[in-house]
Amino acid sequence: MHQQRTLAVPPALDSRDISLFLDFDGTLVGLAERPDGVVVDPALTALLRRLAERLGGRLALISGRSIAQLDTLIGPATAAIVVVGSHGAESRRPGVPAAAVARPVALDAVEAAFRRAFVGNAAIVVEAKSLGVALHYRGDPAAETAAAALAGQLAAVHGLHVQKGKMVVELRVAGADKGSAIAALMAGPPFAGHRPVFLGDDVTDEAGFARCVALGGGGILVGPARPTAATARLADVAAVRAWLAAL
Ligand SMILES: O=P(O)(O)OC[C@H]1O[C@H](O[C@H]2O[C@H](CO)[C@@H](O)[C@H](O)[C@H]2O)[C@H](O)[C@@H](O)[C@@H]1O
Repeated sequence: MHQQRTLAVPPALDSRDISLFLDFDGTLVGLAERPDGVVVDPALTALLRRLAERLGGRLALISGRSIAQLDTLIGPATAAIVVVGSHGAESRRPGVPAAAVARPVALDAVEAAFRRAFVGNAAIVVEAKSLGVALHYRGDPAAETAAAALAGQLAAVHGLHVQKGKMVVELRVAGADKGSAIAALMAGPPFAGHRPVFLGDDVTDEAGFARCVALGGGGILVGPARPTAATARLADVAAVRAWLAAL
């Protein structure tokens, strides 16, 4: 269990010293009412391109989204960046196609069960992804208990992992998380030999913070203070953008 500590704003870091790992929703872009409501502005794509160059390729997006979703939302800028999707279960390096990961057929049954359970409730969003299905209740917070119970039942039946997040519960393939994805990248070039730093806002990011700390680096929590394995904190997406621009 993490403790709640007072975390300072991180100092400006020297880009030559670090390998940088960035969460997407809530870190690089603000949260929207619905998953497809997120907007990536040209300033962000320009920032990502600059960072990839300045860091000599030691930049990775580490997201709960699928790689396909990130490509659609961010556009061609993802081609120059390592992209890890599906909470660590899929990964792609620049110029190399992502290794194929089998999509459990059970995810189709999960998607159907989610839709059936909330049919007629337009405030609930079912998001089908490459290696998971998310049930979003941001539009109807009262549905949280029912959503969590259903996800728990389906996870037990199908052997899937329950991933909680901000106003969302998701069933996804087990066996990887953001921490294991960062560790795998840190084991080889160009990331190895530099301090890993991970920025993220959600509970799925805690595994990434913990792994970066274990590897001699740090985690930067984005948003309000809470119990966390992170070692520093930035208030919001605007503060993240300013901190990244100063690297
Ligand atoms: O790891 P991340 O890159 O932060 O992705 C985590 C989840 O982000 C998305 O959901 C969240 O953002 C939505 C859009 O702002 C918001 O409506 C929702 O309430 C948030 O939970 C995405 O839709 C999920 O698939 C990701 O797992």
